[in-house]
Amino acid sequence: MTDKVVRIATRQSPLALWQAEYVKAELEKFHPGIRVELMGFTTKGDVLLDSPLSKIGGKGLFVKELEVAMLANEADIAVHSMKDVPMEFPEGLGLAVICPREKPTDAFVSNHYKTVDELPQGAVVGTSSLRREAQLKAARPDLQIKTLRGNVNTRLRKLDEGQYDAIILATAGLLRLEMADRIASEITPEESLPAGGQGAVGIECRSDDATTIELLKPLHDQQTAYRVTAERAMNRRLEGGCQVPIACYATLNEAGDELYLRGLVASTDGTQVLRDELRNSPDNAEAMGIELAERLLAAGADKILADVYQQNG
Ligand SMILES: NCc1[nH]cc(CCC(=O)O)c1CC(=O)O
Repeated sequence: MTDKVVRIATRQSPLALWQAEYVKAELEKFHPGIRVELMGFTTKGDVLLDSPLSKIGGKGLFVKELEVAMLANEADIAVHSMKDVPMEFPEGLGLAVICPREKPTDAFVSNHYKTVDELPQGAVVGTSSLRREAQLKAARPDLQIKTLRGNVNTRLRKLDEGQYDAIILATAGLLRLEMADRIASEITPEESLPAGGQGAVGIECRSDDATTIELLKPLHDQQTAYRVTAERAMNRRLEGGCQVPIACYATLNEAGDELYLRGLVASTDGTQVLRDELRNSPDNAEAMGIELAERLLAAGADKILADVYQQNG
């Protein structure tokens, strides 16, 4: 039993609320009697819904307001999709735990077609992720990629209105919102390598809040942490987030003693795609991410990314 109140700062999109409610339920499960409150915030990323993410740029578009609240002691924790969390945390805040990962893949969503291969010549596909765009264009240069923003429900509505032949969304988001029936097919990591951290939920809190950190401990999943650590280390070394055509994905073997990390850097038009991979002990997760990034940079990723950053101002 504990009389501690944990205040969760959360965005108010259905997916953000699902994640906050999930953490609330887990905390209540592990600590009977605990009080957990949700506090809703609106972030810059929620307001600027019509601009392509790559243009409004700025890392941490979805997390800054939540961090301000925690630093002001108006909230205790923030629950994030690890894909959207910047590599560096503000002074005084840090990632306390990483929860078990949902499926990390991208999902192909369409009312008429089952797979990317089935799409007719010149079909219109909705996504605002340069990572997804680059990999789609590499496989199918004929496809037209059209911007798609908004929360999951908005994106599905735009598909249903006929603005797109298909859209690409994270499988994890659809599963969490109980919309598995909208997934026409899951795109394999070979076809579209996921974004670092995709499908994983992390919890941020004040670094000196020992009470909260202790309460969060049972929510941690070390296997997910190894995988996401390697992925984020690669992203950090490449200075990329969700808004550049960088993909990385790590898996652990069954014995849990070998981490397999794959990375990709592409030009947005998909004409250049660099891939590399590494296998090593999960204890070296961080070093693996850095090494893979350096190998990609040496193979020409530095030039590709410089061009992308220039295009996006
Ligand atoms: N960029 C927005 C975002 N951040 C996390 C998810 C999905 C859930 C997750 O990856 O945990 C999504 C939506 C999407 O990419 O379709």
